[in-house]
Amino acid sequence: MTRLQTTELIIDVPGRDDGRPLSLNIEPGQVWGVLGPNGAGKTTLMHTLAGLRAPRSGEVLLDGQPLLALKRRQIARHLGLVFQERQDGFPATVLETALIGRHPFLSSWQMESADDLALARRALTRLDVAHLADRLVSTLSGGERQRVAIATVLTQSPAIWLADEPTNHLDLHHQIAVMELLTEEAVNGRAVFMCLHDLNLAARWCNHVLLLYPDGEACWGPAQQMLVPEALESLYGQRLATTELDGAPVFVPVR
Ligand SMILES: Nc1ncnc2c1ncn2[C@@H]1O[C@H](COP(=O)(O)OP(=O)(O)OP(=O)(O)O)[C@@H](O)[C@H]1O
Repeated sequence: MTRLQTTELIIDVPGRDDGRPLSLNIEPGQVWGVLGPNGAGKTTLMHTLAGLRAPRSGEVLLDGQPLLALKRRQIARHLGLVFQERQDGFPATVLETALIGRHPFLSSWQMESADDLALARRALTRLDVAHLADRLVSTLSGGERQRVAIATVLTQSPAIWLADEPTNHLDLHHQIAVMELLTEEAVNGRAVFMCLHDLNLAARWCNHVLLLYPDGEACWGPAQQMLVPEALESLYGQRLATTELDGAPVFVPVR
């Protein structure tokens, strides 16, 4: 079982004081929602957890080993990242893009196997983009491109999902489908750590929450303890009305 931990982690947000050090344990079966206003440092945290950006201080540990001491390929065998923004550097089809998820498991110049191809096709079907397999990704709509990005990480099949606003660009049906998929991954023993701007998606699907404030202050814990109106109102500087539906809180902004 793969775990991601941070010990006294300070992410490096330019020009910001250190704030509260993050000591997180991201465990199999957990679905984390990271909430905070624009500029609070959510993407910076995701990139730091993925080892793409050095922390200001503290450490990220993958199964007890410092992330920065591991090779990219080793990291990519355990940890997948759905980026908030992506540039398609060279022309590739949807299927070729999904197959990139298998690269951490292939040696240089090794071709993808029939099993790899089956995994990619299954992931495209799961994300409802199988019919686009032969299309160039540069021709896709924003939501289709987002679903291909998630299908690529599903093809990678990581023990730890880092997802930066995975529901970006998605219509309501596909937002729910992606939240269901990520929950299913957690039920199957994976860990999910995602940034969200939608409080109600977090309230319904996340069992752990990290609140990140623009000054570096932070608090985290079980979702029921974190998703309380006073904390969220101060996080966003926005008054909220709260009700409950099917056992989960529902938050509505008040004008
Ligand atoms: N290379 C950089 N140089 C200067 N400032 C940067 C750089 N990268 C990020 N920042 C700043 O760091 C802060 C945190 O950015 P980050 O993208 O992590 O925020 P976020 O919480 O993901 O925001 P959003 O909700 O808008 O996606 C922002 O104020 C951003 O402008």
